[in-house]
Formats: sequence, C-alpha cells, structure tokens
Amino acid sequence: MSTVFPSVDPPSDAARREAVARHETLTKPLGALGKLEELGVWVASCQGVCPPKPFTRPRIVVFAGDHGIAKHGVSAYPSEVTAQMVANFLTGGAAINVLAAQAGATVRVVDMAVDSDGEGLPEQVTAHKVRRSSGSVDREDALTQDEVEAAITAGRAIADEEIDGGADLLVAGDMGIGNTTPSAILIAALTGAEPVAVVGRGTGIDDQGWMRKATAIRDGLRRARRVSADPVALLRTAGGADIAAMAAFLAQAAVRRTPVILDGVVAGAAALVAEELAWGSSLWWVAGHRSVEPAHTLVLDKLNLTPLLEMDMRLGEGSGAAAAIPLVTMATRILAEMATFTDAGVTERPE
Ligand SMILES: O=C(O)c1ccc[n+]([C@@H]2O[C@H](COP(=O)([O-])O)[C@@H](O)[C@H]2O)c1
Ligand SMILES: Cc1cc2nc[nH]c2cc1C
Repeated sequence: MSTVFPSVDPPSDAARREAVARHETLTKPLGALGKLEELGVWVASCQGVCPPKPFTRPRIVVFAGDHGIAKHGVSAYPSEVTAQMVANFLTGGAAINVLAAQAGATVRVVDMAVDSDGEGLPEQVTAHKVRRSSGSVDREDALTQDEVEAAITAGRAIADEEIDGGADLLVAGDMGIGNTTPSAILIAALTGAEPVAVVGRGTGIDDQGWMRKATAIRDGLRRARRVSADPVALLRTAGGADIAAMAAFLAQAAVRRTPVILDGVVAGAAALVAEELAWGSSLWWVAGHRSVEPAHTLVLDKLNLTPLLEMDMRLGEGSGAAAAIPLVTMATRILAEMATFTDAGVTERPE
C-alpha cells in the first residue's frame, strides 16, 4: 500500500440537510439541543442516512511507540513506562479500558516502535512494529524513508482491518513517553507557531524540564520546517512510527467514509498531518475534547473543530475521545428516536 492516498469524498450533503430538517420536526423548541443537534447532523451525513443508526462497533486503536527525545529529560516519566502501559492495556487496567467499557467500545493496542523486543506480546500487537524507539527528533530523523513508508502502510492497513471487521466509529489513541515533543514540533511546523507557543507540560514536567523541552522543540522545528510542505517527509523527520501510523489511520478512515472522534494533542498532531496526506479528511472527524496542552488548541483552530468536552484532560490513550462517545450516541439516538410534533400531538411553533 502506498503513501499516496485516494481522494476523500465529503460526507453526504443530502443526509445532512435531511437531518437539519428532521430536527425542526422533533418535539423541542427550535435548536434547543444546541451542539447535540449539530453532532447528530454530522453523524447522519457521515452515515449517509437520516435518521442515523446508533453505532454498533466503536473501536479504539492505541498506537504505542517510544521516542529518542525522551532520553533528554522532556518527560516526567521514563521510557520504560510505554511498554509497561502496553501490558496494562492488554490486561484491562488502564483508564482507556474503563472508559471504553462504559462507552461500549473495544480497545486494540498496536506496538509501532516501543523500546522493547515485544517478547510475550500477542502477534496482533507487534505485527506492524517498525523499530525499537523512533529517533531523537532534535538532532536526527525520527525514521528512515523505508520506516516511515512502513508505518504509513501499517496505519492504513489497520484502519482497513478495523473497518472490514465492522468498526463503524473509530478513535486513534496514543501511548508513548516523550510523544508530546514530536507532536508539538509537527503542530508548529504545520501552523507556523513559534516554539514557545507549543511547549506544554505533557505528563507533568517541572520548569527545568519545560526549558529542556522548549530547546528540543526549537531544535526539532528547525529541522522540520525544511520539509513542512511534504507530509511524509515531515513524519520521517519529526514524527515517529506511532504518529505516522496514526496519521495514516485517520486519513484512511476518511477515505473509507468512516467517522472518527479525535483525542488530544498527539492525535491532533497526527490529524493535522493526515489532512495534508488526504485533503478533506477532517470532515469525517469530530474533536472529542480540548486537551490542556496548548498546541492542541492550535490544532482545533486550524482544523476548525469545536471540542465536545473541556475536562482539562491530558492523558492520551484515546481517553478524551472515549469520554465523548456517549454524546455521539445520544446525538444519534435523538434523531432516531424522538417523537415528531405530529406523532406526539404537540402543537408546533406558530409561523
Ligand atoms: O493527549 C494529550 O493531550 C496528552 C497530553 C499530555 C500527555 N499525554 C500522554 O502522555 C505521554 C506523553 O507525555 P510526555 O510528557 O512524556 O511527552 C503520552 O503517553 C501521551 O499519551 C497526552
Ligand atoms: C502512567 C502513564 C499512563 C499514560 N497513558 C498515556 N500516557 C501515559 C503516561 C504515563 C506516565
């Protein structure tokens, strides 16, 4: 599979208009469900049908990978936590497992570049592994050209596998100590922001860590800006195997007309690149939440997305998207199940 994506069709405008019109017939004052109405309209347009059907198989894919930059003191936690958390996802003990269970979603974990040999992990987890840890993006490329192509191919194949397996609503989650640094670099490269505008606290770094991270982002951005017009080169230079696979997964979901709930800053960085890989992909996405990472707000602004939740979350794993799944379900069921003024014999607003 190549790194060139087919064109993305927009969601159905006919279903969108039908959903807008249907909202006017339901037993509530015009527009009274606010953004829940817009969300239902988006679901109808993605499904190409009104009323839309409740999603039957929401699926969260957590892309795990380590980052060489983590060795330079830019995270509050050591890299070994990435592999330990992969094990935790597999035994169901992580936040995303709990949130997914509540939301009726299932979780899959893929090891794209965790810094371990992957021994003992199920084949489905390690099948797409590209390398052990991506490069330190302040001073070297994250990946070779072959590796970035392999990661993009993997992301597309994973989206295809999930959609062919019946997934009808997708989330890309992330797990990788240090990954908010390459994410910040990608976001600055694609929005034109200055380094200081994208430095966040990540897992909770102190002021000295913040200074080291700002320096790493400045150095990485100097390298990334040279290739910012080429999304594959950008992922190779400043991303990593996990982020490259996420970007390809998000773009391929749009190619396959499958809606996505975006998570926080790492998914956001991948989404910005995905929009460059396959223009128009963002019409297939909603933003689950606004992460406290400052760079995430730049992503939301650039993609023109309004987050469904503002819960001051900064976990990753797909958690902010999973927390928003119930809202998507409610918005869908409102359009599908509410009575109309005619059905219920309720008097409509006079002209
Ligand atoms: O999703 C977010 O907005 C987010 C914000 C801060 C941290 N994280 C998670 O924390 C890890 C990266 O943080 P750091 O400080 O190691 O760069 C990684 O596993 C992310 O999933 C995630
Ligand atoms: C424990 C832990 C869990 C995480 N989940 C996503 N990023 C994380 C970072 C840490 C440190």
